[in-house]
Amino acid sequence: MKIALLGYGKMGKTIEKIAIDRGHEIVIKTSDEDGYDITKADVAIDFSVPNAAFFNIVNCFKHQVPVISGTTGWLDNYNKAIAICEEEKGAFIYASNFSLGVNIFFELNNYLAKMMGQLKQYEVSMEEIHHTQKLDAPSGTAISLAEGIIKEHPEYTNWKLGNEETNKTIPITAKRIENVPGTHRIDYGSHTDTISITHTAHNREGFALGAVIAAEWILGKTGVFAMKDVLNIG
Ligand SMILES: NC(=O)C1=CN([C@@H]2O[C@H](COP(=O)(O)OP(=O)(O)OC[C@H]3O[C@@H](n4cnc5c(N)ncnc54)[C@H](O)[C@@H]3O)[C@@H](O)[C@H]2O)C=CC1
Ligand SMILES: O=C(O)C1=N[C@H](C(=O)O)C[C@H](O)C1
Repeated sequence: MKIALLGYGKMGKTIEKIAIDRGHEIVIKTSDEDGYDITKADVAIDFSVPNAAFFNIVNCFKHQVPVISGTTGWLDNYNKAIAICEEEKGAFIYASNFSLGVNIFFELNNYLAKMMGQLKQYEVSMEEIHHTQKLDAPSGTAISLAEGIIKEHPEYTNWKLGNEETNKTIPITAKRIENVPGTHRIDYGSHTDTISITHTAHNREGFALGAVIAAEWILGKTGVFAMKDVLNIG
């Protein structure tokens, strides 16, 4: 399969290695929004920057090139992108985190939130830790985890960045530490004890492998999908 890498930074380079190992060809590597012909690719993988993702994704829809996006921090425009995808009969998967481990962690988070919803003495909080180059906070993964809790737990209706605990709000602390690929922890604390679940990425290979698997899966399909569909979990 011929792949366009829209964004050739830390993730683009890791995806390139894994894609080549799996027998694919990289036909476009770009760190720019123009100067390339997207129709040369069978599929595009966008890991760019928050203010470039929407343009990159829509450009793929307009040329009927299926697109996988892992870029975070652009989701204010997500619904607009979905509408254009449907109009253009495009194919699209966005995931805040493509790793198999985190997608299992998402399911575990939903299950735990459902159980904890019956126990009023526990309050939830979240911490995410990433490298110092990260542009957005909280991480896309932390937002997905918070949305999972809000869906399953009757006491929570929103989230906010910071550690202040307010009614019905999940506090998310974002820490930036050199070279950390991505750590997410959820705590349910009470007067007597704390229950915690943590996912720790040791490197970027899990994210990259998931994105390549999603690109292989979407070829020949039309519509908007999620990583759940690709992995057949949940
Ligand atoms: N969903 C997931 O599993 C994961 C998502 N991410 C997200 O992916 C994104 C990229 O992460 P990294 O590779 O670590 O960042 P990075 O900063 O190393 O790479 C981003 C690249 O995008 C380039 N770029 C800037 N404008 C562009 C444009 N208009 N078109 C194409 N490329 C452009 C930059 O020059 C840079 O090389 C971030 O939003 C990050 O949060 C990162 C890891 C996993
Ligand atoms: O920027 C990163 O590095 C990561 N971003 C994603 C996010 O915002 O959740 C996924 C992963 O945690 C690494």
